[in-house]
Amino acid sequence: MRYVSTRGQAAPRDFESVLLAGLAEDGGLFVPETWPELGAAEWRAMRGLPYPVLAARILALFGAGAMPIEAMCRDAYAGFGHPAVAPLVQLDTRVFALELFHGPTLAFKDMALQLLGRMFDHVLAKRGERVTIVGATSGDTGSAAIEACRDRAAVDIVILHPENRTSEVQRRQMTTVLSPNVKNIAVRGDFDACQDLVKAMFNDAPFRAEMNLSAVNSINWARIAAQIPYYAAAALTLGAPDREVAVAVPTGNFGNVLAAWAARRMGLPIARFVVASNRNDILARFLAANDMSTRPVEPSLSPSMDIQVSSNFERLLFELLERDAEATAEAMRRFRAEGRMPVPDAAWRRATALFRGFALDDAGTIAEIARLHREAGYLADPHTAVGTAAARALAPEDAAIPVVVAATAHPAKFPDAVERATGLRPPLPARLSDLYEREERYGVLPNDLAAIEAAVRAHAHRNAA
Ligand SMILES: Cc1ncc(COP(=O)(O)O)c(C=O)c1O
Ligand SMILES: N[C@@H](CCOP(=O)(O)O)C(=O)O
Repeated sequence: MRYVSTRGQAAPRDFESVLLAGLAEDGGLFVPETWPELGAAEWRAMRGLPYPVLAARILALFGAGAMPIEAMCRDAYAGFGHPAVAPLVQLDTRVFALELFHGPTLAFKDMALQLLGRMFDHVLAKRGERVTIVGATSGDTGSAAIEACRDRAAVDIVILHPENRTSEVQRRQMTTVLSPNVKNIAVRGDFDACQDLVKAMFNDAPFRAEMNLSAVNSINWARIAAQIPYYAAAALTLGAPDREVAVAVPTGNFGNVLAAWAARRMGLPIARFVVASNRNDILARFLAANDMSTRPVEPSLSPSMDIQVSSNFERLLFELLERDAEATAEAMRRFRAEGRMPVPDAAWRRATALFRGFALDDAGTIAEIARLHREAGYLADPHTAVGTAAARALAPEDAAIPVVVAATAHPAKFPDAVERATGLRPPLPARLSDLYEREERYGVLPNDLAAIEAAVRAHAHRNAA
């Protein structure tokens, strides 16, 4: 399996090189040169497999089979707090929560990052290399990446988070990890600024080479690949490939919903993708009226989705433009320059044939958390609640099609919102019960590339010494 860049100017790579490269050298994102597809009989044969085995089989189709992938998957998911790893919980007659938050940091990011940490170790040891990982987080990727990479011999990791724009639990989960290879920086800006800084570091070729940069955000294809298996597991459990399903995904950087789309591309009958946003509704506006134009990022009760520039949309755009890399690069160039992406009508119609957009404000989010608790006895975090509200609003007309909602975070990560809605304050698991007493360590820097690069360099040099 080889990977090509959405902007067409980077040399094709294999899975392991893509894992280490993160972003392509032309600024594009790596995608499979061809999509692996399975027939109905092959999917049926995967029903009932333990999650790590299913994950390994799917990842092998994307080129991860050169690693001991099944052993890595077994190891990565062994510490999850639920024997099914990603259990399906029925909320009403047709809506199911796919709980992706049973990993160590209580959000769906663990599903991929617990595996990526092990992949980095394996590939770096084989090559005798060391990398500096730079990542941007609106709250959850940061802690999951830190947990996956802390104390790993060949990895230094620097995570940028937007100052004062994560929940306190999210911030503490990152900043209380005092391992020498971990550095946290609060950036005076929003998540889009953090993500821009990360991409700017990758696009600074001398710096990228000097630091041997690598990525843990979903710009890294390996992240997306490792998120496909849970959609396959859910669809198979609900009757695929002999029954259609739909998915509703709380969306920010578009990685999670893109992974669901990839599962369809591999042959699973996913009839509809509901893209659920908070008041940062650029994707909903795009899907409703082909209006992909940025507005200032506004803080919300679902801070991990406070994003306007959804990195992975570029991967979908590449497909919507029938893999025209030049057109993709030009659309991305104009989006960056003008804050508005010109998407040809035919491409937009291809998107709307499968995707529906939905946006919910904070009052609606609180009402949905309360409703879920009242009607289903279910405690949902604010991101998941945006997803369940979207599922109810935009489920396919055919009531026989079940809707899988990605339950992306544990309610205890957002106790204030959950308490406001239900009167209940979900406790953190025992292993995190002293989180508020632990020492925090992080720097605060302006939204300035030179300052961030200097901090990354100092961190990497200190650890290499
Ligand atoms: C809890 C939670 N829900 C939803 C999202 C949005 O997911 P994605 O960025 O893959 O669209 C995020 C952040 O990525 C998140 O942390
Ligand atoms: N919501 C994310 C933002 C980064 O998304 P990623 O999937 O590209 O890592 C977060 O919690 O950090």
